[in-house]
Amino acid sequence: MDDIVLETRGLTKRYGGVHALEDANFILRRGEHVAVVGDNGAGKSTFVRQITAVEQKSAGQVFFDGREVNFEGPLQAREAGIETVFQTLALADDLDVPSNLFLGRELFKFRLGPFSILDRKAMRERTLEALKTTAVKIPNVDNPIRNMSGGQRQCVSIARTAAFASKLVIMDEPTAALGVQETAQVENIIRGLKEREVPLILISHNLRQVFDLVDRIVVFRRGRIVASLNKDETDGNDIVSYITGVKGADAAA
Ligand SMILES: Nc1ncnc2c1ncn2[C@@H]1O[C@H](COP(=O)(O)OP(=O)(O)OP(=O)(O)O)[C@@H](O)[C@H]1O
Repeated sequence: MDDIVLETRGLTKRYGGVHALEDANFILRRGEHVAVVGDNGAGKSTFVRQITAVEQKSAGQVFFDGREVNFEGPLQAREAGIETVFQTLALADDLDVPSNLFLGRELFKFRLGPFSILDRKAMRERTLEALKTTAVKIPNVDNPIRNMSGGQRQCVSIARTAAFASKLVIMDEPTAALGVQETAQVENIIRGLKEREVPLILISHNLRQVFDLVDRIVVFRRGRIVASLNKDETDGNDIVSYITGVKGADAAA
């Protein structure tokens, strides 16, 4: 039990009559990188949203860092040490990169009741450090996020996640909208997390990426976990069979 970072027991989410997630039993161990795969609508994002309390689960239990948790919302999950990158980017358009990195956890020079002075210099320095360790290249961090490409925005979002990662990182399709170079950057950030032994749940449709990056692959089909396989004991055809429910399905199909 000691090396378990996250466990879900019987995690279930229903939207009216839609059984989006049924009885998910899942374990993530320290330092482990796990991919969550499955067809569109299989329940992957729903699973993550229940863990991070973006929504409230219909049934089941979540254990994190050695205790049962019932987060009231995503902020509580983040405070507990779960950092998440979602498909829809949560960045403030009018702010520059440091302000976005430190959004909600600003550094202050001085703070007394309603009076406070932000420590912009320290935030800028820490941002440059974070971007350096995560190998993300942003031409000018002082520009508002609004002027950046989708890929650069995604990299800022991921750098933020990686820079503050403490206990668990969750990425939902982090490279879905990225070009080749930006995808490679994000994959390097993920490798960096592995070296630092930060556990990861990676939702991805890209099986090449999954086999490159993770230790274990968990397959969802129609709201249920149908397989949990060590990467070295499976292959693309096997995973596609679990995803589709068709035995002998071809990975190239
Ligand atoms: N807010 C909601 N209200 C009603 N149904 C929903 C809601 N969110 C998700 N669903 C349904 O729950 C099921 C699982 O959706 P979910 O988004 O978790 O799938 P997914 O595996 O993440 O898919 P994708 O790969 O397309 O992102 C789908 O049938 C979806 O239509």
